[in-house]
Amino acid sequence: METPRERAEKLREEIRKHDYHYYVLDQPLISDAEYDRLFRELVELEQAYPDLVTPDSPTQRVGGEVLKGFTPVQHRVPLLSLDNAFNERELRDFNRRLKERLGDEAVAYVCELKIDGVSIALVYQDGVLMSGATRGDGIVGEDVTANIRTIKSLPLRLTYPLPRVEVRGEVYMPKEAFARLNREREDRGEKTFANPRNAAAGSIRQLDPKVTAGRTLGLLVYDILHLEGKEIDSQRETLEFLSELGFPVDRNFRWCASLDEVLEYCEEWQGRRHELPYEIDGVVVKLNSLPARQLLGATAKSPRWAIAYKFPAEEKET
Ligand SMILES: NC(=O)c1cc2c(N)ncc(C(N)=O)c2s1
Repeated sequence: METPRERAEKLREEIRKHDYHYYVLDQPLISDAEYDRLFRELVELEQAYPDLVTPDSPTQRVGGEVLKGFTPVQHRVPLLSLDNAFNERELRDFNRRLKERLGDEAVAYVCELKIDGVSIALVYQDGVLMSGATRGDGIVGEDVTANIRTIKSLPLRLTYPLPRVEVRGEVYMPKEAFARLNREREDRGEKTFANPRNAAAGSIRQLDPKVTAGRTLGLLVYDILHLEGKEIDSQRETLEFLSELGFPVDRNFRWCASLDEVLEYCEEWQGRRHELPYEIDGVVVKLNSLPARQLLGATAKSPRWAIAYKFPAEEKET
């Protein structure tokens, strides 16, 4: 016979698995009714035995406290911004500068969609979410932990208890949710948001996490800022590992053997951006090899080993 603690742990693991399949893979394994039954059993068990509650329990996503303000957070690793390229010539200049510095050893890239959202840094210790902070000025951001915990695709516990890992991702509001939110605000005579990025920023900078919980937000993780307990050599490996840890990762990334392949990717996705459920404003082109990135380093503002190719602004629908 299971003890209440064993039952609670089993329910948490089960619900975590279903959250991953539903919110990250978009492939639910059970019906909503069955999921709700599991969730309700855990809520009732934790109410009967309050000392069983753990911070990573799926029942603890929406805190009750309304903040007075946001605590500043100093990022251990500065969250740099990206230099921009607006056309093929500027991408070719980037490629040439990189090859000059690296010598002609194989320079491969990984291209990733540039999500039009809000950058955040997430810290996990022993596999458990410790904090989430906005980028801020890149050095100091705002502690928005209570709000990002409400994002269902954000894991409160990773699949392995790595001693410490810090990752960077983008919080975004899907296009559909953005349109629905603005319709509701218009019906209430409230100001509407200009675009999904502003709506996402406004939603994670709420002082009341229950308001954030009422907004549909997504998360896509794309960089490891700090890692203990594992060696990784490339961006491709980074993205695969982030996925293994249970993070939502945009699967549209592509390893490119040459700049020509990078240009093909940029052209393809400039034409396909409407297919996506979220807005993108370009492509991030990153040197794949992490050791080679070390050779290049970063300026005070941005890395030398990556660049953002920005799509031309879309004509607004009138
Ligand atoms: N400012 C930055 O460094 C980045 C910003 C973004 C963004 N908005 N979306 C995706 C990525 C990515 N896949 O790397 C990056 S990287």
